[in-house]
Amino acid sequence: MQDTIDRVGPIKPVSTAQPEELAILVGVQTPDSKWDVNSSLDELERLADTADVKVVGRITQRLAAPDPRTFIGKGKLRELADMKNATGATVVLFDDELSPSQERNLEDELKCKIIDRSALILDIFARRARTKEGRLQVELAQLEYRLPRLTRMWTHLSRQGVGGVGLRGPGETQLEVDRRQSRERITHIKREIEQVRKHRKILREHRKAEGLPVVSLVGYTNAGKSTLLNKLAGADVLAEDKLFATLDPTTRQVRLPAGMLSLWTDTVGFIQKLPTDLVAAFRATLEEILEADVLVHVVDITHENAEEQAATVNETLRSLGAADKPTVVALNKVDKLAPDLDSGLPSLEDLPDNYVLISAELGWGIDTLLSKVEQVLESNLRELDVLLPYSEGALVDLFHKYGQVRTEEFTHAGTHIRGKLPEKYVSLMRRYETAESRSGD
Ligand SMILES: Nc1nc2c(ncn2[C@@H]2O[C@H](COP(=O)(O)OP(=O)(O)OP(=O)(O)O)[C@@H](O)[C@H]2O)c(=O)[nH]1
Ligand SMILES: [Mg+2]
Repeated sequence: MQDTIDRVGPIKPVSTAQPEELAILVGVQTPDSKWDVNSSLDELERLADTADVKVVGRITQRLAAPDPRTFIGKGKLRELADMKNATGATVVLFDDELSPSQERNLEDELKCKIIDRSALILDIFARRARTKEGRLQVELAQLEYRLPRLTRMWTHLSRQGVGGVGLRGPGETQLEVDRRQSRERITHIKREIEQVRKHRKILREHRKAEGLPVVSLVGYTNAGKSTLLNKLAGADVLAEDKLFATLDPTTRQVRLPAGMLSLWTDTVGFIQKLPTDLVAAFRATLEEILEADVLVHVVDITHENAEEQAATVNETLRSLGAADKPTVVALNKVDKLAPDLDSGLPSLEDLPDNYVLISAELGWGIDTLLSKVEQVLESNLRELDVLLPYSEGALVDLFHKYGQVRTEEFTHAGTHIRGKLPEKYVSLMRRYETAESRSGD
């Protein structure tokens, strides 16, 4: 409309974008809360910022349990309504997942959009997903989240022309269709995702056949996983000071100090209060983690909630069934702790053996990290004693390439090798194991 306005001089530039959304944050501290309510709201504010929503106020309440009808108590609700009117807020962001009926009641009382943490995260995911797989996963999560809320949303909000945060993304058109169609779409997407999973599985098996060990970067969102991968492999992964910069997995080859080649995968970060079904929607992506030989858990050691964040990551890994993976913990961003040092790291005496201090940005501690990962990979080696027939020359090559050959004899029956081999090839060799080797199990 105003695109002929010259953007010079005193004329205020007119944005063609939607009017900025103004939000009030609401958090409740219960005896069960693992995080302090204000730290959690700080994080919610960062999420809002990532979704281009400006925060104009916050309200907190201590409760034994959330109010089943309106999540917060009556008095607080009145306070919230007053704040909304005073600030001109267009949306209220709740830090916890609301039930469909709580959401409806709050909408009726406050006459504005009510969005909870899950919906906000989904909104961010929707903007960030780039690959077909990512988009499918987000759409599925959105449909499943919206299904019980659907009728309300489109009669109430869409007819008023309300759009913007929480109502964006691949699932947007679905708001205008009925539940039955949504369910059909869910079935359809699930089938497509199943295809993607199969395809991924084939890729992984292919990678496995190539024999490179897989290292998976895991960690809280914004910990520095992508920065680390970029440093290691010159990968061109978007790293920025926003939450959930990465949604789609990227894999790069990295040579370890003693010469072993490895594949490093960077994937979606974790966050507290992420409902399990939302995590489940990313199962295809997260399966990468389950396939890894080693996890590198990146922690932003300078974050005031570093400990809580690390605990959240460990919990999420547990729920994915990946808690027992060998893990190296990389305490990142130490450059921020030592602004006067231009190289070298502050030493932390009592650090456990599988911990390492790094600065992904400046490249500090990277060699130590790589050595530790290599050590773990080597400790995955299995002692083996095999007699490989001459027709199985490829297996002999494989042993030489990925294992450590201690003795090799050429007998009339084939090549007799004693040495160590990464666990994952052992099955290929099984039928050629000598009695000696088997008795050693
Ligand atoms: N000072 C400092 N900043 C860092 C370091 N590593 C990462 N950062 C910054 O931290 C922010 C987040 O980094 P990313 O690499 O995007 O983090 P991520 O773990 O990939 O985050 P998600 O993709 O959102 O899960 C960026 O602004 C980086 O520049 C570091 O070693 N030192
Ligand atoms: Mg990232």
